[in-house]
Amino acid sequence: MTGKSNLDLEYRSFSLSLSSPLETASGTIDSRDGFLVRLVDRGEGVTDPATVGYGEATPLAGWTESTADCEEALERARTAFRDDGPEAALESVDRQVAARHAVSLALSDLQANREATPLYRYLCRGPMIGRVPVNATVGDGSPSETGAQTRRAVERGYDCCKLKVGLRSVDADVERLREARRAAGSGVELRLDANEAWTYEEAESVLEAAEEFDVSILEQPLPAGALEGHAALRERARDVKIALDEGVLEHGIDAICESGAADAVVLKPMAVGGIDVARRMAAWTTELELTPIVTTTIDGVVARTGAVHLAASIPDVPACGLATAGLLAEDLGRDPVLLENGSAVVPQAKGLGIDEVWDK
Ligand SMILES: O=C(O)CCC(=O)c1ccccc1C(=O)O
Ligand SMILES: [Mg+2]
Repeated sequence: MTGKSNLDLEYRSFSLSLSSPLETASGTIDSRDGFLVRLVDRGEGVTDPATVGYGEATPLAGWTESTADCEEALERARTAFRDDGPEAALESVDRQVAARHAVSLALSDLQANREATPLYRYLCRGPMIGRVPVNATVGDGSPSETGAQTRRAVERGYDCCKLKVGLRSVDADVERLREARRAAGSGVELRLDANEAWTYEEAESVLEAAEEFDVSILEQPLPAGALEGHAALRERARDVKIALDEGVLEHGIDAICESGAADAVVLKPMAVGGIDVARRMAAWTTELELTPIVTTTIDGVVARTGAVHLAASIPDVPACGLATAGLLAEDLGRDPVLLENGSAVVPQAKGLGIDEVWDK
């Protein structure tokens, strides 16, 4: 798709509050503000749904550009799209990852709609995929709250829970882990995500406890810069795998692979500039024998559903951080993704499978 088009890129702002704030070691998330984007035939209102594409830009401090920079970028994209077409629009937001995410998602949704193909099949041209495994996300809380939240997740069918850690002392987090394991029983996968909170010594002592409580993955225990530190931790680990998240944005996949700093990498479409970019990274990750994990940044339904399609396009993807709809108190529209028994049911309608978000 190059050159002028008959399409208009439009955007409007939104603000979604969380049902209860998500406490992480890099800050509390209590609301998600961003921009809904759509590509639509110029002229009178929405007619043929095959010619609409939706995107979402939901900036998050520390992970993407600011909301103001995102809005400026979308305005640039709107003009570039009108004057020079889709490629120019993408180029105009090349360094604003959330804005680029929105524009590229809207283009992919539109194209998949035109081909009457679900977005994930448009991405991978692969087989039909019914479900992708997902993890429950358990924010910071007291040991008993953590146990109770884990129990609720397991009762709802999740067999993988990711605990946010690193806001309390190491001893307190180990106590939370003990309660989570007690609540979950032995068959449930537990992961920890410290969002860069620890020193090497702290991470080492949590690693010991993580081995004891059969944690599968320790995500970003050290600051993003600490490739060597993560490599050293990974050498000490027996069964626990090391995943990098913030580190992926700082170093890229190649440097992580070369330094031996991780077994798995977290790919957040909103933070890397779109599901197209994330998909290329996932393919390269697999090529380098690292494991890709897809997560949202606690997004609205459009970006979340895009992330579900991305995960569905990755062969044998492990449990992904896509079960974040429940953290929001409100949403942009009807959710086409059913969460059932620890899986996201992948929409099989054309495109994202989203309609009626604009006028809501
Ligand atoms: O992975 C999940 O379970 C949910 C997503 C999540 O944890 C997250 C959400 C917003 C910002 C950062 C992160 C993170 O993985 O560190
Ligand atoms: Mg993380």
